[in-house]
Amino acid sequence: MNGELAIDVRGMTKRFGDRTVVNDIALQVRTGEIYGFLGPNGSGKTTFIRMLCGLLRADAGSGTCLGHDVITESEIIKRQVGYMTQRFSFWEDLSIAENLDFVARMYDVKNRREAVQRSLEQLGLAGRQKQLAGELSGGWKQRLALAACLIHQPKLLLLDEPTAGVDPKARRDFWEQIHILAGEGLTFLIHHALHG
Ligand SMILES: Nc1ncnc2c1ncn2[C@@H]1O[C@H](COP(=O)(O)OP(=O)(O)OP(=O)(O)O)[C@@H](O)[C@H]1O
Repeated sequence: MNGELAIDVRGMTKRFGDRTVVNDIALQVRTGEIYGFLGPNGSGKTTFIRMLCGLLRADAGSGTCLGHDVITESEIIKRQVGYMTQRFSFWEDLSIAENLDFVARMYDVKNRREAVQRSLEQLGLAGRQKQLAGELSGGWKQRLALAACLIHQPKLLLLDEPTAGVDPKARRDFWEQIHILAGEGLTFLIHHALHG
């Protein structure tokens, strides 16, 4: 969006025992970019992303993620990352707003009421906030999952095969939403395995 680099790393390498799983990888991703990681199962995508986000220590490599050193400032980076898994789950008998409030508590968000409201509005959920999560269609559940990832105002979002098993209309709506958020300055890393 503004040309700044959200990710700027080089030489990233990770070994498990005598096996090199990530070998000398460089990556630059601009702020507001939606970047897709494609590769066969086991090719090292998760390992590389975990090193970027401060969840795993690299054996070699250097650079920055969100302006912070990936080796020495991993704690700061971690707090600015959000993660949406394929298998998100909610309290089905709690409302959308109650579920978001629960997530805000987990993240120890300071002004929870404001944070919940912001996430609801960001994802177009404000009109449905009292609806029970268990009554939502797949597409709306996914929206709620995205709202939950945004509650602590991350700058980088990791999405793991976000539209696997989602119907075409919900998939289109989802990507539209992702593009809107990217336009607001959020950076996305999309993790996608190439099956078969
Ligand atoms: N903590 C670990 N200890 C040992 N080996 C590991 C560890 N984490 C991952 N691996 C191995 O490293 C390789 C790369 O795994 P990784 O999960 O990064 O691949 P991936 O491309 O994300 O796969 P997928 O598409 O299935 O998610 C795999 O062979 C995996 O078994």
